[in-house]
Amino acid sequence: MTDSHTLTIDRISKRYGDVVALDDLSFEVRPGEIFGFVGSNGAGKTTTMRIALGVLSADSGEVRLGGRPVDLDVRRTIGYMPEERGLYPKMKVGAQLSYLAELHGLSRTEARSAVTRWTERLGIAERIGDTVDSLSLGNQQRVQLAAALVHDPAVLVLDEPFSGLDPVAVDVMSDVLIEKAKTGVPVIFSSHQLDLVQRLCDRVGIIKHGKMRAIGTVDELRGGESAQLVVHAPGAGADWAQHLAGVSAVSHTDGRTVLTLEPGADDQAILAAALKTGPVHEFSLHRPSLTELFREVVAA
Ligand SMILES: Nc1ncnc2c1ncn2[C@@H]1O[C@H](COP(=O)(O)OP(=O)(O)OP(=O)(O)O)[C@@H](O)[C@H]1O
Repeated sequence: MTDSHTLTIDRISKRYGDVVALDDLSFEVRPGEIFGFVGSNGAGKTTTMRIALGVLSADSGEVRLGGRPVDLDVRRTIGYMPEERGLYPKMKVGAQLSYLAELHGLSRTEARSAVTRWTERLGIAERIGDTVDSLSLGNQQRVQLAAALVHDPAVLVLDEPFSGLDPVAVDVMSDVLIEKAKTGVPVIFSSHQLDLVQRLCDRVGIIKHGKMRAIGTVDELRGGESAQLVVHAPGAGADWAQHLAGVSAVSHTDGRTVLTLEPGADDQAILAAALKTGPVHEFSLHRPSLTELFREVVAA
């Protein structure tokens, strides 16, 4: 797959009456990347994903896949998992998935083999003859993911695919997303499980009030943040670190020093300085987690 499969959200805006759901929002999901789309409740994630799929129209702006505006043909190449889930409760799992695969253009034989492959992969093969509403919510969600995958989509757009899953199902879902991304498919999913997003995603976008407030790898998002270094050197005096290069603040209690580092500070030089004072029992760098970055962006 080539760059022609980039998903481009280009300056989309959407209002519901007086509510501005999306405000000139732009970003890209590149081929082969897993993009985590995060934001508070009501920030605009579902609205963006619905517009990306073409089930909701934007007031202005455009969504393109591989440079091509999302029309009916392009829509058939998108694997979508809606937040509200969209399965027929009384239809059997296998029949439903085959039907959806055929709707997306697969022959009956292709559809059957795709259904077998994905239900096995997602651990629901033995439920193929059961109606959807007889399954637990987590298993319904696995069926929903199978529905997004059976037609071998060129892009995956998943609205909160991990919510309500047990840890084993989270692992299965994660593996499938990684596997699909490795084949060059752009994958975007929304989630409030930020530890999972941090672990899984190549890049993350934080949306607030319909605008993208921060975007990049977790390391890039940390770029503007100062790291903190905790040093436990019981023999050190209170002022051992006062004049070290790259240190912007120091607090010292009972031999334990917390240093705030400027970007690019040389932590090894600081370790050498600490060792000059005697033994060092702890030397640990604390970098903000995605959850901490998220809180800062949302509070700003
Ligand atoms: N059909 C609708 N009619 C009116 N307002 C709507 C409608 N759908 C969404 N909104 C509003 O648009 C804004 C964005 O909602 P959206 O569902 O896209 O947010 P979200 O980020 O997906 O939230 P959550 O994390 O809670 O799922 C919110 O203020 C919401 O109340």
